[in-house]
Amino acid sequence: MTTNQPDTLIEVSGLVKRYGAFTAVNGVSFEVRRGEVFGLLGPNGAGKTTTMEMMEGLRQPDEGYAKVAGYDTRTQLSKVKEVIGVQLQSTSLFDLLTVREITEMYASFYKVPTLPIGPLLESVMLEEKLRGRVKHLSGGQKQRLAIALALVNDPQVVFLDEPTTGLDPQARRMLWDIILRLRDQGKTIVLSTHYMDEAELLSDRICLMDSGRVVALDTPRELIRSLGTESTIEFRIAAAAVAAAAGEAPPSGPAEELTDELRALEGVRDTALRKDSWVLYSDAPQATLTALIAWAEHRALDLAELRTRTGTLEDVFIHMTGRSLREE
Ligand SMILES: Nc1ncnc2c1ncn2[C@@H]1O[C@H](COP(=O)(O)OP(=O)(O)OP(=O)(O)O)[C@@H](O)[C@H]1O
Repeated sequence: MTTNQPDTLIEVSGLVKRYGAFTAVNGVSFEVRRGEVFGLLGPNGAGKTTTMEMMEGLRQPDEGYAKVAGYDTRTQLSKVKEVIGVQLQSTSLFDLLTVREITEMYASFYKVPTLPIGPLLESVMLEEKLRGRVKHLSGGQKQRLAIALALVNDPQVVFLDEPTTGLDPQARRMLWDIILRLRDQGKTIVLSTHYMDEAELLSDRICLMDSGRVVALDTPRELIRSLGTESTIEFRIAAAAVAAAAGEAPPSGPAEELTDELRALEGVRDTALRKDSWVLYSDAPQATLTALIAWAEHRALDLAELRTRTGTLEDVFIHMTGRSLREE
């Protein structure tokens, strides 16, 4: 492994976590480079939080290990704690304390020198709330305070677990700005999210997780490029029309039959069916569109909501797992 390489700050190797008969994390390995935003992206229950907690030393792995700055989280936890900052869920903040009091309390936990409180709170745009009680903060302000508390020991690595879940768009954007600024300052950030827009915007590299495993890991651009297609074409066909088009007794069901035909159209590299929406991944969208329209006419099918767009991380996830990132 490459822990000795200066640009590898975190090494995760063969992590496994079981809860009884259920395996929540099932052999996860990756490296996080110094100074990058490393995104863990996957649907709820993919194992992102459990993986992060093992990286933070908060949960013992059943197999494998995680090392942060060379320190093993199983055996050198006090060293690990000096170099990491962990954003706590805002529900666990002390409501009755003021912003200044809670920040001072967190700073008092550390033996290492901590950051001055004024500039720290300024960096998360909370300087005006210094004397305000935590319980009076909005959801976004609480999340920003949680980030400030994670930064109090000036850590090398900051862990952010779904930092924008439940926030309104403006509060999310403010948090994104803070995260990008931290990266500009040279912090290494491990971020879990189930929002693909957030992962794509913030992450230098993304680890796509599903069912406790890593399904892909690369830069957002390379992940999308790995689809091998520039564009997707989406449309719907009425279910009744699909059944009729497939005839009385289709050999393998109407959807399968149409899939074979759509896959044979010019430029199509792959197809997917999400609920009742068809997705064609195409190298040559213009040729595919022409062929698709001719095919629909020949089949006497109406294509509804026909549109084209460029590939997204959602497409990558569907391509790798056959399932959607979003909850149905
Ligand atoms: N203490 C526990 N006991 C039993 N099962 C658990 C425990 N903690 C987590 N799990 C299960 O392990 C799986 C992975 O959970 P985890 O929280 O790591 O996923 P996640 O990707 O972070 O999802 P979420 O976005 O919901 O937090 C889930 O199915 C969850 O129900």
